[in-house]
Parts: sequence; structure tokens; C-alpha cells
Amino acid sequence: MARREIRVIGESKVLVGRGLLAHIPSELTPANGIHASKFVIVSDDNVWPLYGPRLVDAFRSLGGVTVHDVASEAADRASRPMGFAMGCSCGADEPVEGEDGKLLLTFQVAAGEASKCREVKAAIEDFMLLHRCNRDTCMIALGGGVVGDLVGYVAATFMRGVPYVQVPTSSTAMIDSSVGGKTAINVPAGKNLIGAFHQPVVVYADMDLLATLGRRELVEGIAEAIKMGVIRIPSLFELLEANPEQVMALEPKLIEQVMYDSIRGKAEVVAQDEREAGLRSTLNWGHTIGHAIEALKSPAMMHGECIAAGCVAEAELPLRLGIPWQLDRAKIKRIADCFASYGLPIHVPRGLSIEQLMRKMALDKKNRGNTIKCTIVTDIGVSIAQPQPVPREMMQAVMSESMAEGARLPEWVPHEGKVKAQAAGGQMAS
Ligand SMILES: O=C(O)C(=O)C[C@@H](O)[C@H](O)[C@H](O)COP(=O)(O)O
Repeated sequence: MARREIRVIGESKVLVGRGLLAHIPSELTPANGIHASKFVIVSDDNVWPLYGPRLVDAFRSLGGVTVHDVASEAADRASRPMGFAMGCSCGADEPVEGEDGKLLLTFQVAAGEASKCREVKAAIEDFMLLHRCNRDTCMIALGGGVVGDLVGYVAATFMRGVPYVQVPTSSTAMIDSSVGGKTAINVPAGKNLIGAFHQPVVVYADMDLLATLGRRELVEGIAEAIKMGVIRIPSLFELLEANPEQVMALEPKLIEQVMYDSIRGKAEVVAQDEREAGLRSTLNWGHTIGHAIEALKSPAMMHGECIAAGCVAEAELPLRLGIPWQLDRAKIKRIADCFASYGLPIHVPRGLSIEQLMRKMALDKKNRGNTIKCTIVTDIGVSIAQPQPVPREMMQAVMSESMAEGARLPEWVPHEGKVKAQAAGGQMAS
């Protein structure tokens, strides 16, 4: 099993490689900083059938672990639009720990962003309380960004904090959301507005798990890799710019480089600024506009697709702000062309109301008072460590112009992919 280790902050680390899944249970030990007698795997009903049983089998093969594998109730899903939780009904038969006191619980949520909510968080907590989980419980997030952010937030607050492990299965989660300890749920007012910083003990970035993604799902995460290249790793940007077809075909050497560089870039930033006092805000490039688009277009558009459009629009800002910049027209075009070469959208979608976008933007976490603050990239590979104030009219102008330019072109259509069924609750990254 070839793998590389990237240290993040404190004891938190990312293991990047292939064939990692089967080894996870044997590594969740005190020697690796995990003192647990109970393990709770949380996954969604898209990912679980693909990888859940394999992970459970790996636990079983250790011996001495009692497995309480709660059955899926997928048929119930349609009647529970806010996401649903399985196995949390009171009075469920309580499993008995194995001889050495180890117990494995499993819990599934409905796939899709709707599960990243207060209700599902509470359902997981109640399930864990029902099964007498306490502080020697380790949670395992097996899934994309929704599951990762949700489990991370439960782990941050359950009994004031228990350890958790991320096993990302989407490209966005692997490249970005599983690393760095931002955990959150969505609330009606917006995305990721309630959460905590809580670092996973370890992230298993097993690139074999990317093989089950559709093209659209893969490309969605590549948007975050392009972002990382533009904000601080020019060589990553150039690699992505030069090789879209090979990256989308999961050419092993290239995809490994893209994953490794993206994760390393994120780890370097988080190590210097865990709580987003400055530098970490550079990771939020494209997210001011991107999150506003997402708030209005999800689930028809995926997170990375909204971020791609947001990045290209925000690339216009340094010129207009009069900040010293080298991001000339030619470089802005290179950035836009790079996103487009992966089939990602590069314009604010037509038909959205600028006023509504501005309203969504008002709750961006980088803002101070009524001032919109935005991450500014001044060259390919260079970004300003502190978000900069942007006048509202300028924000409105870049979005309207982006939308008008897009309206002159054929309408963007996503790649064919598994997430065509997204509206019914497909796998979706945070
Ligand atoms: O890790 C970060 O910091 C980021 O901003 C990375 C983003 O790509 C990611 O989408 C993050 O979850 C967004 O965070 P938020 O603070 O804007 O909710």
C-alpha cells in the first residue's frame, strides 16, 4: 500500500494513497491517537452500498468487534424531504459490546445537501446517545462533503468533542472539505452558517474511491483544485490547464499529483491560520459569489460548479479595485478557459436576480458589518492574505456583466453523470 502523509495541524494528518480503505479499522488505535471503544460510521445511501460493507468487513476481520449494522430505509426517503436518519427510533434493540468491549455502529443519511441540517445532526446525536456512546467514541465520516461536514460538526459538539476520521469519497471532499477541520450544517438562512472548527484525527484520501464517481462528480472537485492552483500553486494550475482530458480520465500519475498538491496546499494554509484570521480566507476565493449562486441554484448546480462561476467573476475584482495586480485580461482568460475545459460553468447563471444574490452574499462569513469582503487574487498563484472590502455596486456590476456575457453564449449544460438524479438526493459535496 503506497501512501504519503501530509501533516495538517497538531496531530491531524492526511494519508494520501490507494488501497487505504481496508486498513482503516486496524489503524484506529491509541498508538494513532484514537482511544475509542465505540466506532460510529456515518454514510449516505449512495455511498454506503459502494463502500460501507467493505469497511464493516474490515472491522469484522479485526475480531472482537460487535457490529450493529442498521438497515437502510430508502423507501421512506420521499416522505422525508429534510433528510432522514436510520436506526434512531427509541427502543431499538441495544447491541452488546464484544468481548474486548468494542462496538461498531452504522448510520445512514439520505444523500444530498438537505441532510446537512439541524434535524439530521440531532438524529445522529440521539442515535449515539441511545447506544450509550460517550467520549471514547470515534466517528467515521464515509462520504462526500455533506457527510464530512455533518459528522465533523456532530463530533465537535457530542459530549463537547469526540475524535473523528474522514474517509472522503467525492473529489471535492478529498481535495478540499475533508481537510482543515471546518465543520458545519446549513440553515434556512444559508450554507455552513452554524458549525465549528474541529480537526479530524486523520483523513484517508484513498484515490481508488474516485473510480466510482461520474464525470460530473469528478469535475466538480477539480474546480477546487483549479482554485488552489490559482490562489497559491502555479504549477498545479498549469498541470490542470494542460491536461484536462487526462485528468478527467483519472490518468493515475496526473490525478495523484492533482490530489496531492491540492491537499498539501490546503494543509499548508490551515497550519498557518486554522481559524481564518487571514490567510485561510484565500481558500474562500470564488466562494463569495459562488455560495450566493449555490444558495439559489442548489441542487441543480453542484458546489464546485457554482464556485467555478464565482472564481471567474471574482477574478475581475483586482482590476476594478485598483489593487496592484498582474492578473491581466490574458490571465483572466486562461483561468476561465481552464475551468471551461473541464466543462465547468464560467458565468453567473442566467435568470438569477442580482438583488437576491446580494441578499445571500450579506451573510458571507468574511464580511464585517455591512461591508462585503472578498478574497482577491492578483496573479496566477498569488492572492492577498486578508479579504478586501468590495463596494456593493462593484459586486453587482461583476455579476451582471458575467451573467450578460454568459447569456450571449449557448447555455451551460453539465456533464452527463450520476448526479443527473441530484434533485432526488444525489451525492453532493459541501
Ligand atoms: O477550508 C476553507 O477555509 C475554505 O474556505 C475551503 C472552501 O473551499 C470550502 O468550501 C469551505 O467549506 C467553505 O467554508 P465557508 O467558511 O465559506 O463556509
